[in-house]
Amino acid sequence: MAENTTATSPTNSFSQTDTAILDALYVILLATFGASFQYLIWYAKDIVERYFMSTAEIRFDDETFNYFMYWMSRQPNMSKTNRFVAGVKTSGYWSDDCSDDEDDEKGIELDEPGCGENEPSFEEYWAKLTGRDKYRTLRYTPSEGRHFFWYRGKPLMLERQQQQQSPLWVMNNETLYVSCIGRNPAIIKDLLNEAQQTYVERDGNRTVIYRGQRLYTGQQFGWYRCMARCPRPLSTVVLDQAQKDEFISDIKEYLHPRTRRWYSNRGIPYRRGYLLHGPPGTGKTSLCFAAAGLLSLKLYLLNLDSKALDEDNLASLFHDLPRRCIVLLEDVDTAGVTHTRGKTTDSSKDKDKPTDSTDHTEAEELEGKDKDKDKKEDKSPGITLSALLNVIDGVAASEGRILVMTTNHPEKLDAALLRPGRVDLSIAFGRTTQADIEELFTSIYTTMEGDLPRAAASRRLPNGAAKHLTNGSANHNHENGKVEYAEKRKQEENDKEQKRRLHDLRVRISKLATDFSAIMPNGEFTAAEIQGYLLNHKDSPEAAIGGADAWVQGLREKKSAQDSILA
Ligand SMILES: Nc1ncnc2c1ncn2[C@@H]1O[C@H](COP(=O)(O)OP(=O)(O)OP(=O)(O)O)[C@@H](O)[C@H]1O
Repeated sequence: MAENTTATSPTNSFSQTDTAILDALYVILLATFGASFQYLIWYAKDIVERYFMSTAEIRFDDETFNYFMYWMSRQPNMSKTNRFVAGVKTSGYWSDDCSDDEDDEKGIELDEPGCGENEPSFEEYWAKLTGRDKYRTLRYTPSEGRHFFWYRGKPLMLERQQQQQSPLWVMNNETLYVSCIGRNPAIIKDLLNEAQQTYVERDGNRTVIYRGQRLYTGQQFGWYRCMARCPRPLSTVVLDQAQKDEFISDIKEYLHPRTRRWYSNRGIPYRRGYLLHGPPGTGKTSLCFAAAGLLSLKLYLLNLDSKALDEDNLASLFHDLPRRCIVLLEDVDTAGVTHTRGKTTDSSKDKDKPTDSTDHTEAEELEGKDKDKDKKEDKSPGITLSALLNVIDGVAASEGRILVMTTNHPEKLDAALLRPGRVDLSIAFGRTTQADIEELFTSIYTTMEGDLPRAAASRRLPNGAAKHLTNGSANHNHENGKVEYAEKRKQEENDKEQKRRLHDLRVRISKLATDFSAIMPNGEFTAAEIQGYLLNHKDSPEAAIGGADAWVQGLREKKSAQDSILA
């Protein structure tokens, strides 16, 4: 027995080891097979994608991303997927949250409140509006991963992929891939063109504003669309007509194709710069915005005071500008581009010592602002003057754009920044004169076309009645014709009456404007201040005139109190 045991023991142990080796071999074989299989699948997929499919990559920091997301959120087919992102925003925080669009899209037209019999009261109107606004339209877009959809009868694939290296808090840093079968990507290009068209058409004639910024620390600066606003008519900007004309005709001349050729033939860099300077609230930004609207140009805003903005980012922002646009650098004096700032501030304090009471208020007001600004500047390195000069007209500076700089302190700017080629036209904005005040008053109280309540106007039209009548018997055609004629006459009389009333109103407002401007001091207040006061009495020009004296006194007292605090 004992012999038997000793004879079988080595054999057993050998077979156990053998089994273990065999098991290990199986595992290795299985793993190798698995890996090879995986590799084969990957390889096959790569071959298919490379040779039998076309793919467009859409990056998050490009506007095409917005086009596509917007288009996608408007596709009923896209919401059929069982994995989707539900949201009330179109795409993400970079896109403008334009509630006007939503109003249009909901297709619900609310009657505006008015005094007519059938018009709702303000309370009724407001209850309906706010009730509706509580329910913002939910939009559905396919979530991260792969999705298949049909476009113009062809199957396409969309892949949403989150960028791995982006920080956790950057929710939307993703890349989109749109693929189609075959090596011809025409269908994808058609889709992207349609997406762009849908997105751009939504803007209509609105002025689109972009802001130079970055979305998270470490990211490069880029231009992000921040809003699209209705254009501001140039006539609503109160400024000497000659100055307005000069500004607009200069820009038009610059944008003319012959000017471009003229510049290029002579080897002159094709750029144009403007400096709008004057106290705060005198209309510098408004003029720039009105010009952008008038010429259908996009507006690119950049705050040079941003701590994070460095020379490289500034250069890349200017490099990314489209050919035709307006770049607005507001308050250039607040950035690190002022020369020998400390010295200038001190010397300007002495040099600009006020000689009369009006100047005194202004100088001290500005001085107060300087203190705050200087505190900020101490902390921030800002953009240097040489960096700014480089992007404006360095060798690698972009061409074709219109640069507008605004400042409250032109005297603080370095002469190098102001030389022709960098600033080709300067426009000084001042406090309101008697004529400006009249213009402001008139623009606030005069009735403009858009002021007429739409609902009331449509109700006045005889269409409803005509529709009702034509629904009757054909034998009544003659009678109907008579009624239509009478309605037409009535409408013409109404129009005449309305025109006469409008004319009377204009005459009355013009007279009141003269009365108002006679009360207001010349060159003491800014347009923003006067506009603010008039808005408080927007329904009663007489009340505005009645309270003008008291308001002037009140504002003077308030300003001198502020001055003494700042002193
Ligand atoms: N000349 C003007 N004509 C019409 N409106 C004006 C004028 N100046 C100021 N306003 C009104 O005052 C407000 C502020 O104007 P705006 O921003 O254009 O002033 P600004 O000179 O750019 O001020 P800041 O120097 O502080 O940037 C706007 O609502 C604008 O309608």
